[in-house]
Amino acid sequence: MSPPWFTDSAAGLNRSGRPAQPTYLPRFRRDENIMINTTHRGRGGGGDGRRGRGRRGGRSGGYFHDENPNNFPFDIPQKFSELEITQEENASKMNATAYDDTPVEASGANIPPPVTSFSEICFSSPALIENIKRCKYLKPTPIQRYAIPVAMAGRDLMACAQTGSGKTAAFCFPIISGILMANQKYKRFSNPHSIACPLALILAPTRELSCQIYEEAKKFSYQTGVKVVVAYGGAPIFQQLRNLGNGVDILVATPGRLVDMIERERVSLKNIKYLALDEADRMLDMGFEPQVRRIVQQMEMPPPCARQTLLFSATFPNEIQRLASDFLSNYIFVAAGKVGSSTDLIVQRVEFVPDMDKRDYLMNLLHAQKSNGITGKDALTLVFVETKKGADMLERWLCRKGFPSTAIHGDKVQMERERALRSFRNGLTPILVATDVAARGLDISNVAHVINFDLPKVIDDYVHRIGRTGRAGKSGLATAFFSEKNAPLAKDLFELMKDTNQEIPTWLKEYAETTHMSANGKSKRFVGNKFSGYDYRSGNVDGDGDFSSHYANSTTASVYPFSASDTSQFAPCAIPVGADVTDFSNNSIDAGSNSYGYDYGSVVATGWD
Ligand SMILES: Nc1ncnc2c1ncn2[C@@H]1O[C@H](COP(=O)(O)OP(=O)(O)OP(=O)(O)O)[C@@H](O)[C@H]1O
Repeated sequence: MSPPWFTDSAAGLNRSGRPAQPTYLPRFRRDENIMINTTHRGRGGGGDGRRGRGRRGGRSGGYFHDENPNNFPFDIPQKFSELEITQEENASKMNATAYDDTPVEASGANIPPPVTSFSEICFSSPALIENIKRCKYLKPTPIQRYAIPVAMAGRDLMACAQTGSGKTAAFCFPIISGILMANQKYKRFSNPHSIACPLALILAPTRELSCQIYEEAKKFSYQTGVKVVVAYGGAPIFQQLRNLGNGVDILVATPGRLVDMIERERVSLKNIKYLALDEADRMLDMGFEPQVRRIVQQMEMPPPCARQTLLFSATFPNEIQRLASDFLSNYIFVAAGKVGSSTDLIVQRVEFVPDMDKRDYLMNLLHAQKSNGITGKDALTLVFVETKKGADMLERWLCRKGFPSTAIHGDKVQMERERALRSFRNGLTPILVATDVAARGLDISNVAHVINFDLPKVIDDYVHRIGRTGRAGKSGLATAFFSEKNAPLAKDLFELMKDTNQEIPTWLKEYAETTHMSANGKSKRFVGNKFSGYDYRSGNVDGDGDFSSHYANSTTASVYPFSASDTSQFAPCAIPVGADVTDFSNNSIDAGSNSYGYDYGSVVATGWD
C-alpha cells in the first residue's frame, strides 16, 4: 500500500518527460549515431582538422593525447559506461529553463557582465566550442552565465550555486580556454621520469568526485591538445605517476595523493596558472585543511597574484570564507540561488519514523515505488545511512527482500566503490545504500529518489545528499526518516523546507520551535542575506554565520577582522549594551575604516546575545 503522500510526486517523477525507452545501438554503430545526431564534424569530419588522431591537424603541430581513435569521450562517457546511446542524445541533458528564475548576486570590484549564451563568450578554441555543443550544453546555467565571464577575465572567483547546476563546467571552460589561449601546453614535459608541471590544478575532496571532474574535463578538452590527468588515493600510485610522466596540463587531484606526489618530487606546482577548489567545504570537513594549505601556501604554488584561483561549492560556511580570504585576491563573489539551500526542483518529504520501524517503512516505500513503475535504471534510489556497518547490513537485507542493492562507504576499497557505483548507474542494482562518501558532487543522471534513512547531523550535509537528485533541471524526490534523535536538526530542516516551499508536517514545526540548537550546539546552516550568499567583505558579519542582528550583552562586545586568528591583538570596540553589533554604522567600525585606523576588511563581532 503506497503511503498517501508518496503517490503524486513520485508518480510525477516517472512521467516528467523522461526519454522514451532507449533504442539500442550496437557498439560499432554508435559513432555513426553521433555523426548523424550532431551537426558538427565529430570524429570522421575533416572540419578544422582537429581529429584527435596523433599529430595530424590541430594547432601548430602540438601533440594530441587522444591518440587512440577509440577515445572519443562523447559516445560512451565512462560515467555512463553501460548506458545505451539513444536518439535522445541529440537533446540537451539539461532542462535549462528550470533555472530561469534563479536569482544571482555578484559582488566585488569591476564585475565582468554576465552572458546569456555560450556564443557571447570568447573561447579561444573552436575545438572547445565544438565540445560544448557535443555535450549538448545549449544554454549556460545561471552560475555559468556569471562565473565564466569572471573567470575568462582572469579574475579570482568565489562561487556558490545549488547542487547539480553546472559548477564543473563553470571552472573547466575558462581553464581550458586560458591554457589554449596562452598556447602553454607545449611547455609540458613528456618524460616519464621528469617532474610533471601542470598549468592547472583542480582539487576535489573525494576520489569519486575527482574522477567525475576528470571525465568531464576530458570531454571538454577533446581534440584541443589539452591533457588532463587524475590522481587520487586508494588506487596504485604507479599508474598515476606514469600518466603524469606522459605530460599533463590539467591535474585533477585529491589533496592527500597530491601531497604524496609532490613529496616524491614527481609533481611540481611552480607553473600553476589556474587553481580550482571544488567542494572546498567538504575538503575542510574531511580534515584536509592542513594538506590544502600546504599545497596552496607552501609547495611552490605561485602566490595569489601570480595565479588565478576559483573556489566553488554549494555551501560556504565560515571556515571557507576564511580560506577564501587567504587564497584569493581581489575576487568576485557570485551566488546563484540561495546558498546552503536546496533547489526547489526537489520535492522534500519528512516522515516521523522511530528507529525500530525504519526498515518496515523503507520496505513500504520501495513497494510503493515499484507499483508506481518507479524502478529500474531510469529511476534510481539512493539511501543514506549513518554508518559503514549500517550500510552493509541494509544492503544485505534489501537484497534478501528482493530489491537488488549495492553499498558504498569508506571501508570499501576503491575497486569495490567503483564497482558499486557502476552497477548503480547502469541500473543493475537500482538501489545504492551509502554513507556520506556519496553525498557530494556525484552526478548520476537518473537518481529519482534520495531517502535519508538516517538523517545527517548538520543541514549542509542534508542539502548535499538530497542534491544527488533534482539535477540538471530535472525534478527529484527526497524522503527523510526523522526520529527523536534528530531533534537538534529540526529547526534547520524546518527553515530549509520553508525556504523551498515544501509541505511541512505540524510535528516538525513543533520540534523546530522547541529545539533551537543543532547537534554541535550551534546552527551550522549558512544563510545568506536576501536570496543568496553573503560576501563577507561587505562587513556587517557576525560570528555564527547567520547574519541576523545580534545585540551587545556587555561593553566587552568587540569587533575584529574576519581573517584574524588571534583576536586578542585587537582592542575591543566599546559597544553600548543593547546596540546591534552587526550594524557597524552604529558602533564606529565598518568594513572600510574604523576608529583604530585599520582597514579591517571583513569583520566579526563577539560579545552579543
Ligand atoms: N549548460 C548546461 N547544459 C546542459 N547540461 C549541463 C550544463 N551545465 C551542466 N550540465 C550537466 O548538468 C549536470 C550537473 O552538473 P555538475 O555536476 O557540474 O553540477 P554541480 O553544480 O557541480 O553539482 P554538485 O554541487 O552536486 O557537485 C551534469 O550532468 C552536467 O553535464
